[in-house]
Amino acid sequence: MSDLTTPATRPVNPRFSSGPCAKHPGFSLTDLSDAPLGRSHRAAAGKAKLQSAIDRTRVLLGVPEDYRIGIVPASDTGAYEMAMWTMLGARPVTMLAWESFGSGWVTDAVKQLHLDVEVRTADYGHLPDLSIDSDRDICFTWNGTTSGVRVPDADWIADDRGGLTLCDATSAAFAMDLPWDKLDVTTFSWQKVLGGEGAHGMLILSPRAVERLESYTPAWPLPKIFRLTKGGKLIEGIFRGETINTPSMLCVEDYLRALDWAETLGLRGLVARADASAHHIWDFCDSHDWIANLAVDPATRSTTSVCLRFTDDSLPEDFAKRVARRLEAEGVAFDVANYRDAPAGLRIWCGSTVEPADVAALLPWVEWAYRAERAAWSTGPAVPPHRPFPISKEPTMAPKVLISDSLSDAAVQIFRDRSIDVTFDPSLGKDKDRLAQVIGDYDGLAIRSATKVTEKLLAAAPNLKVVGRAGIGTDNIDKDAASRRGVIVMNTPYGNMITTAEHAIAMMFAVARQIPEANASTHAGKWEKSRFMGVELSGKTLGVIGAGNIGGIVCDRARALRMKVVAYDPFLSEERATQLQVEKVELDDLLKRADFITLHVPLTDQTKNILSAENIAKTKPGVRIVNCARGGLVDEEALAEALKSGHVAGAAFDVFATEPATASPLFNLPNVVVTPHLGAATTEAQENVALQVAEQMSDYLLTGAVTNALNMPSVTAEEAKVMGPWLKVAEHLGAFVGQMTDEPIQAIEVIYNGSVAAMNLDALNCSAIAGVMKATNPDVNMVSAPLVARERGVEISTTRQDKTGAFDGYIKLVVRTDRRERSVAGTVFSDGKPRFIQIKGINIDAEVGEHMLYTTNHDEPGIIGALGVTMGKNGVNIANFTLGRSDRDKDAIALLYLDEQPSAGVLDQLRQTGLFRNISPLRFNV
Ligand SMILES: NC(=O)C1=CN([C@@H]2O[C@H](COP(=O)(O)OP(=O)(O)OC[C@H]3O[C@@H](n4cnc5c(N)ncnc54)[C@H](O)[C@@H]3O)[C@@H](O)[C@H]2O)C=CC1
Ligand SMILES: O=C(O)C(=O)COP(=O)(O)O
Repeated sequence: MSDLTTPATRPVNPRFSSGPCAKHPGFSLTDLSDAPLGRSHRAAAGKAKLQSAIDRTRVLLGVPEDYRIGIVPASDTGAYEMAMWTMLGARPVTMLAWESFGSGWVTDAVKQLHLDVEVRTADYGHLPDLSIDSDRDICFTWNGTTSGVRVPDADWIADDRGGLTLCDATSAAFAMDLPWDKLDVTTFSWQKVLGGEGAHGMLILSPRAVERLESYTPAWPLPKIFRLTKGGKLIEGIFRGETINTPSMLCVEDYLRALDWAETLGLRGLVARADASAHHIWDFCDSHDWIANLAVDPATRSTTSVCLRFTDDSLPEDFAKRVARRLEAEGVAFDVANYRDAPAGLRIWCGSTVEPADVAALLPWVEWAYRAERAAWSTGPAVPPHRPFPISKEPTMAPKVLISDSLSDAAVQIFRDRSIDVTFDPSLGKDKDRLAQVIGDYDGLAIRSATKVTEKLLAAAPNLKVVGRAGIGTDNIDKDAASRRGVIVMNTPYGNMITTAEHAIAMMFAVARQIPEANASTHAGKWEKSRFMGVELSGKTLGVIGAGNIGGIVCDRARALRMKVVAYDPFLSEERATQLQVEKVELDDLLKRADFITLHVPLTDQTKNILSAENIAKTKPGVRIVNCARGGLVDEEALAEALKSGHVAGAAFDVFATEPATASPLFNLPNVVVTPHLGAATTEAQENVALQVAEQMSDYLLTGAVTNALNMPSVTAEEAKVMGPWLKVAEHLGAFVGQMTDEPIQAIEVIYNGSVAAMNLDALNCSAIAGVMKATNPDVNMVSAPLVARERGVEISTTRQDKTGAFDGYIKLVVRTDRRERSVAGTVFSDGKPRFIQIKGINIDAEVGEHMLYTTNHDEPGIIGALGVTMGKNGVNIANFTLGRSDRDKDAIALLYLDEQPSAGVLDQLRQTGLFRNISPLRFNV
C-alpha cells in the first residue's frame, strides 16, 4: 500500500459529532409514530409519556428514589442555569472550569449573578486543584466536552459537605458512572449520549438541593421558566411530568425510543460501548507519535468527547481543520474538528450511540487524512514512516472479549472485574458483515442465539480462543469448524432450564385455554364467554419427547398438575424414569397416547423433523403440540395442515425453522400461540447464563480452566494449576514422536503410570495428541487435536497403571505406524520441570529445551567426542548432554539440549563421521 492509499473499510455511520450526537442504532423516524402529536401535554396520554421518561431515566441511571427528576426547558444550559439561579448565593461558591462550558458557568456566576466566587481554572488538557472547602457550593462539569478531560471520580467531594455540588453531566450521563450520593444537582440534555433531540434538559435534585430550594430565596428576580418553588415549597408536579412550559412531544417520544434501545444494554452496556470506542482511540494514540490525547493525565481522559492534538508544533494553525474537512469530504467522519474555543485538533464523539467498530474503522482514515494533509503542506517536514494499525499485541495485554448478542449487564461486570477487556455490542449479532470485520481483534466471543458462528466468521477470527454461549442450544455454532480451528465452544447447560420449562408449561396452559385469543377479544370490548371453551390439563396424558434437563423439569411440573406423563428418550434410564414418575415409551406409543406433546430435544440429524407429516398423522386426534426446544423439530407445513383439518386441536410454538420468524405456516391460524423465542427470557435466567458464561470464559482465558465445553474435556482451575507441568510433559512426548515420525500414524497409546493416572486424563490425552499432530500441522491445539486425529483415522487409546519403577508418576507415549512402533516416556521432577526419562525403552534423564538433537548409534567409543567437537567447531553451545544405551555394545542414544538450532551443515558433518544411525534435530514449545 502506498502511504496515501485510502483504507479499505469505512465507518458505517460517519456521525461522530459531539452534539447533537449520533442517533441510537436502529433509529427510524417511523418509530416516533406513537407520539401524541396535536394533543395537550397535560392530557393523560402526554403526561404518561413525560412521567415514563422520568421513571425510566431513574431506573436506567440508578437515581435514588428520594431524588427528584424533572424535565425542564432549554436543554442542559437551561437546566444548569436554572439550578445556578435558584440555589447559588446562599453560601460562598467555588467554580471549577477547565474548558469552554465550565468557563461559561463562571461568566454566569461573576457577571450575571455578581456572586463572590472563588474561580479555579486549568488549561485545556488539565484539571484544576480539586481540594475544596466542603462548606462552599461547588459548580463543575463532570466531563469537559470541549477538552476531553473529566474528573476521574468524586472522591474529592466530602460526604458530610455543607455546600451543594452542582454538576453539569451532559456529556457523562449514560456513558460514565455518576455517584449520586456526591451530586446534589445534576443536569444533562437528551441530545448527548442517548442521541436524543436538543430540546429539553433533565434536572436531578438530591434531598439537600430541595432543602436549599425551600429554605433560600435568591436576591434576584426569577423568570417563570426558572421557578421551581411556590410559596417556599417545591412544585412537586414538575417532577411528575407537569413541565413548566410546553414540551415537544415529538422530542419526548424520541427520548423514549432512545431509552427503549438503552434499556436493552443497561447502564453497564452503555458505559462499556463508550469505553470500547475510547479505548480504540487511546490505543491508536499509543501507537502513533504524531497524535496524542489532549487530556494529559490518563485517569482524566474522557470516554465520550475524545479530544486529540497533533504533536508536531510546527504544523500550520488550520492543519487540524483541514484534516477534519478531508475526513468529511470522504464521508467517513462528520464534525470532528475541535470546538471553536479549544486548542486545534480533532474531537471524536464516543458516546454510547456510536458503534465502537465505526470508531475503529475511522482511525486508519485519520492517519490517511493526516498524511495526505502533510503531503499537501509542501514546506513541512518529511512525512513520518507509515506504521500499521492496529499495533501488534503485547503478550501481556488483557484478553479481549466481544459480546455480540444482548446479554445481561452482569456479564460485562464480571469480565471487567476479571480485568478482561470487554466490548458489549449486541447489534453485531444481527450484522454478520460487521461482526466479521471486528472479530479478528478478539480472544473470546460471548453470544446467545442471534449470532451465527460460521466457518466464515471463524476464518476471520485468528485470535479467537473461546466462544461462550449464554444459554443451552449451540446449533448456531459450527462446532466442527470451531474445533478444527482450536476454538473452545462452551455453553451454560443449567442456567435457563427452569425458565424454559416454565415457558413450556405456560404455553400448554395458553393453548389449552386459548388465553391469547380470549385476551385479544376481551381487550377489543367483546365479551365472548362461550367462544373460548378450553380443556383441563388434569388427568390428561402429556407426551414428553426428550426428558433431559428441561424435559425432566417439565415432567415434574406436569406431575404436580396431575397429568400422566409418558416420555420418549432413548437415553433415559429406567431409574431416572422411575424417579421422574414417568412411563418410558417408544415414539409411536407416545404419538398414539398423548393429549399434549411437548418437545425438549436438541436439533440433531436424528431429531430433525421428528414430528414429520407422517408422525403428526399418527397422533391422537385433538392433540395439542408445544415446541419450546428448537425450530426444525416439527414440520411446520404439515402441522398447519393438521391444524386446519382439525386433527391437531392447537399448537404453541416458541421456536421456528427460520429465526427471526417473520412468516410461518403457523402464523394467524386459530388456536396457535406463538412467542418469539422467549423460552429463556426471564431476568433470573438471563442473569444466570450471563454470569456463568462470563465466569467460564474468563476462567479459560486467564487460567486455562475449562467448564462446560462441548469440544474439550473439562479442566478445573485447580487442575489447570497442578496439571500444568504434566500437560507440558504430554505435549513434549507427543512432539518428540510426532517429529520423529514421517509416515502415517495408525494409533497413539498413552500410558499413565502412578500419580498422574489419577489426574484428568482426557485433558492430558488432548495435549499429547496435539503434540503429535503439531509436527505436521502447527495450527493444531488441544481443542482441535482429537478431531484432526479422528479425521486422519488415528486410533487413540489410554491405559492407567499403578506405580511401577522409580518415579511416582510418568507418562509413556507409544505411536504405531504400519512400519514401526516408537515410544518415549517423561515425568515432572520436583523442580516442576518436565524430563524425558525413556526413549525406545532406554533410560535417560534429559531436561527439555527448545532446540534438541537426538541421535542413535551402535554403542561404541567416540560418540561424545564427535558430537562435542562438531558442535564446538561450529560454535553451537551445548546446554545439556544425555546419553543412554540398552546394553553394552548394543543400541545407544544421545539427546543434546542446544542453545540454538544446528544448521544443515552441522548435521552433514555429523553424518559424515559415519558413527550415527539417525540424527534428528527436534524443537519443543517449552
Ligand atoms: N426456547 C428456548 O429459549 C430454549 C430452548 N432450549 C432448547 O431445549 C432443548 C433441550 O434442552 P436441555 O433439556 O437443556 O437438553 P438436554 O441435553 O438436557 O436434554 C435433551 C434430551 O434429549 C434427549 N435426546 C437426544 N436425542 C434424542 C432423540 N433422537 N430422541 C429423543 N430424545 C433424544 C437426550 O437424551 C436428552 O435427555 C434444546 O434444544 C435447547 O436448545 C433450551 C433453552 C431455552
Ligand atoms: O438456551 C437456549 O438454547 C435458547 O434457545 C435460548 O436462546 P436465547 O439465548 O434466548 O437466544
